[in-house]
Amino acid sequence: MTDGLRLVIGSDDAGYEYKEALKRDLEADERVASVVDVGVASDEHTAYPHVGASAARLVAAGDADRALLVCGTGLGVAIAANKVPGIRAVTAHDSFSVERSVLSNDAQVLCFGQRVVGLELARRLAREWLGYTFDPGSASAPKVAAIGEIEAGAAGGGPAQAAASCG
Ligand SMILES: O=C[C@H](O)[C@H](O)COP(=O)(O)O
Repeated sequence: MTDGLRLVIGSDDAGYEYKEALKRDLEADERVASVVDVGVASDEHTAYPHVGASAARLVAAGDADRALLVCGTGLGVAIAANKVPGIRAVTAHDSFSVERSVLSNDAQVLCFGQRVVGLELARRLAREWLGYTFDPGSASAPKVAAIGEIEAGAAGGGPAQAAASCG
């Protein structure tokens, strides 16, 4: 990533305060090229599945590199984002999991729960998250590819053939 990360940020109303704080941090970070806010606005009450899917679609379409999502728990937005083909979304509230979400899982979407994690920890985790880049030559790459094969198999209605290639 030479030109900076193109990010999407979003939340439901239960994650709005953290979304706004994290957006300010991301916009001020020199590693970030752009931040697209898919909502909610302060007077908006869009439910988490719609926000999660909207953000994930931008990533899946190649219009953004990653998304950072917030809801009450970080669970609902992750579940919704993961329904978008090609998206690997995780909820993580600790440093090691955030690291591995990128380095092991090549997850493009990180989700926080405003009712779960303190704001300062969430801000720190977001800063750390920006510093990780998945290595497509790593031993983790075939496992991530297997996730895609499972998804493709499910979409085709047939059995996935991923197990044999997943060490
Ligand atoms: O996962 C869902 C989120 O935590 C959401 O913000 C709250 O959902 P609820 O109102 O259905 O509990």
